[in-house]
Amino acid sequence: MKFSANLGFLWTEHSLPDAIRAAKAAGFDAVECHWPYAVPVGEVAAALEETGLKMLGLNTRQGNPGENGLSALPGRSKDARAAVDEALAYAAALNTPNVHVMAGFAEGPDAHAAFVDTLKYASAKAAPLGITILIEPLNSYAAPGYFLTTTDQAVAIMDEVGADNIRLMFDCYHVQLMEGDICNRLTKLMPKIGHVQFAGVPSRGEPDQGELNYSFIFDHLKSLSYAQPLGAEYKPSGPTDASLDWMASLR
Ligand SMILES: O=C(O)[C@@H](O)C(=O)CO
Ligand SMILES: [Mg+2]
Repeated sequence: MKFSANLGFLWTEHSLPDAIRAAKAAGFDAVECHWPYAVPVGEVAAALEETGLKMLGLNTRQGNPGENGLSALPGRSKDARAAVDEALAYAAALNTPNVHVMAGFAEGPDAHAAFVDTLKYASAKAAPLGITILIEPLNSYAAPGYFLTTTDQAVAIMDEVGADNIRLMFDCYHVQLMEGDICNRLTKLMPKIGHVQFAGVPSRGEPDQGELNYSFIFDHLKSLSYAQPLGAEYKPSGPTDASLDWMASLR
């Protein structure tokens, strides 16, 4: 398997460019991040160029303190679209293929309509750039009140948006906590999946800890011919460099 280091959680003591260098030194095949906007894009581009790693994805901005995305917030369309524009510009400058459009804390039909509207805007803007829009269900233990919580909900929304370049971010950690049945869901959803992430469940620690057997799951992904790097999005229990034993056994 190939692995992508999620620099939102790994090597957070480093600047983003130095975290990219640390991921290269540790043997990762790619990187991804959450919110890179405080870092000038040229510095990130230089570290990617130097290491030969690709930045696979980044997220739209969370919004004001306490917010976790803007796209499903009724009455915030202008802010949500600005966040999409910002993320697409940053991603385009890095040749990053995926932008995760974050829904935010909201519920009900107005939130659904707002999310679909923002996603139609995002997918139309992303298409000429060759960028895929990702949406990701988050579990309600980690993100209580987040609008998008299940893969069924995500599929219904993607169908309603109806764009070719919108896909599911299948984070095994979130899906296991909300829905389980990981391997059957991967099989069923594979044509709609844009990126896969993983972490130990329920702690979100190292992936060789907890209730999910990633050796089995990664073999299953191989049997589905899934060859893209998998996003290691876990919170190390100590220094990141000391948390990587799982890489050799799961590769
Ligand atoms: O799973 C997560 O939390 C992330 O993939 C993310 O994008 C930020 O919420
Ligand atoms: Mg995730």
